[in-house]
Amino acid sequence: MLTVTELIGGYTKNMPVLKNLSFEVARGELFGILGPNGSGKTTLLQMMSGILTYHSGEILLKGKRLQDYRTKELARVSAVLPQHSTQAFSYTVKETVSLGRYAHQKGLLQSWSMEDEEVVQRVMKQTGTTPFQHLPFDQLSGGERQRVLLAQSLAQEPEILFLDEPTNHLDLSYQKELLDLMKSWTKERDLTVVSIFHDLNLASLYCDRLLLLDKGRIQINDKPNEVLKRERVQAVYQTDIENYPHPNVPKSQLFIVPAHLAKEQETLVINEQYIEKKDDWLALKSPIPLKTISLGMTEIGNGWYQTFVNCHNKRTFDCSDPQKEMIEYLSAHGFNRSETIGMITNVDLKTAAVRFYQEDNISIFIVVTAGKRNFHDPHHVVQSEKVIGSNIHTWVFVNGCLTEEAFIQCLVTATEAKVKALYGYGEETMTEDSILIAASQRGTDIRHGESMESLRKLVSSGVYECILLAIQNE
Ligand SMILES: Nc1ncnc2c1ncn2[C@@H]1O[C@H](COP(=O)(O)OP(=O)(O)OP(=O)(O)O)[C@@H](O)[C@H]1O
Repeated sequence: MLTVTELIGGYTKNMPVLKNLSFEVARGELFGILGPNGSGKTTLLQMMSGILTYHSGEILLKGKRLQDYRTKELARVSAVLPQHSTQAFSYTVKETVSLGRYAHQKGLLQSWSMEDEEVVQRVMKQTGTTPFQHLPFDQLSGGERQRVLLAQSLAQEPEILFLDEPTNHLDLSYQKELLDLMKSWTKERDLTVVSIFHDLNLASLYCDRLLLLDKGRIQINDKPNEVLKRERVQAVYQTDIENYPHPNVPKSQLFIVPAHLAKEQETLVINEQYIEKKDDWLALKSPIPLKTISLGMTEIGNGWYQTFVNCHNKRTFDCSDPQKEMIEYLSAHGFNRSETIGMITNVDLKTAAVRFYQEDNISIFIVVTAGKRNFHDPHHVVQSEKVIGSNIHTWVFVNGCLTEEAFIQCLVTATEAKVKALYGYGEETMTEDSILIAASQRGTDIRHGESMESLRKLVSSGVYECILLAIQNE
């Protein structure tokens, strides 16, 4: 659809902004342009849409050189949604949108056809601008104006649409709506969309391909997950970021770390001093939220939690809806629901194994309760009196900064250690067991190599020892 070859250009001959760019955009692609401020994104977009001329190189649109298009012909093929737009005259919203039909009007009188009216009505509906179609454009909010201008571009019925930060003024729901609409038009109508993005996460979610500009040159032109690698983005944008997969779709998402939070890095050692025991519960109350992965009764999965509670089931739980009961229990005992992970055990909490382990600059703190099956399991009530080693809760607190890989490694190692400890205690399914790994995310970086190996050894021997100890206590 669009071919850019050895493009050089800018605002003065001797100082080009764009330095030899070559790339192609296929029909029906949603193509994102990224880059830091001043890297040349708008300049490139303006050259591709015919607004700015260039010094050398070539831009082909549908195989024809851009400069060979006549104005009206170009407007039937491409439309532009600029970053900022002002109107010289005060038009109503509908009049503004109708201007997009100019390139399609025929004859000397440029008469308004049924088709023009239908298109305008349809694009106003699609962009949610119908309700204020009779209002003057300049009385609208920034986000409303943006949607009207998008409607105007769509009314042009272009084959390629150039967008300069289209979500700039839009609230969350309109950002999603606009990009969902663009995506569906690329799929259903073969519309080609070339768009500048400052929001790298939106670009990652919606674009088929991304072109990353750095000081007027192409840093990379590839699939979003390849372009948005942590080291690359850090180098180009000159700032620290972290990247994680989106929870529901296979796309990378990037996170900045605010300076004021990054600085709060006084080392913290989670150990026995943070344990609080009452008759029917045992809690670890951390002074800061800990990054946690958990298979507990509440808050299964990933998150940041400050309080970890293991409560003794004294037959007060009827267990028809254990999760709901747990939540009620936590609230009734003054635990902050959103910061707490809760579990139920049927063992006396005095039997808990609580140990601290350290090697070099890595330390972990382990809490294990090991008991019989919970009372709510109807199939095992009788046998449970004799079964040892079921209903085991294993908590591993790591005083260090773990990567995702290190979390998984801890989880696997702790599970292996548990299986090893239970070897010889008979065949147990362990369906009621739970495990959590929580890390302070301060102090020693545990990514891979030696530090990971030390951590693995500590977790392996610590969990093994604590489970045996808890079983003996019980
Ligand atoms: N009209 C102009 N006259 C002269 N120089 C300009 C003009 N517009 C932009 N520039 C310069 O060209 C360079 C690239 O600007 P451009 O607007 O293309 O960057 P950008 O990547 O879109 O930046 P931003 O993210 O801030 O919108 C900048 O150094 C800028 O100062």
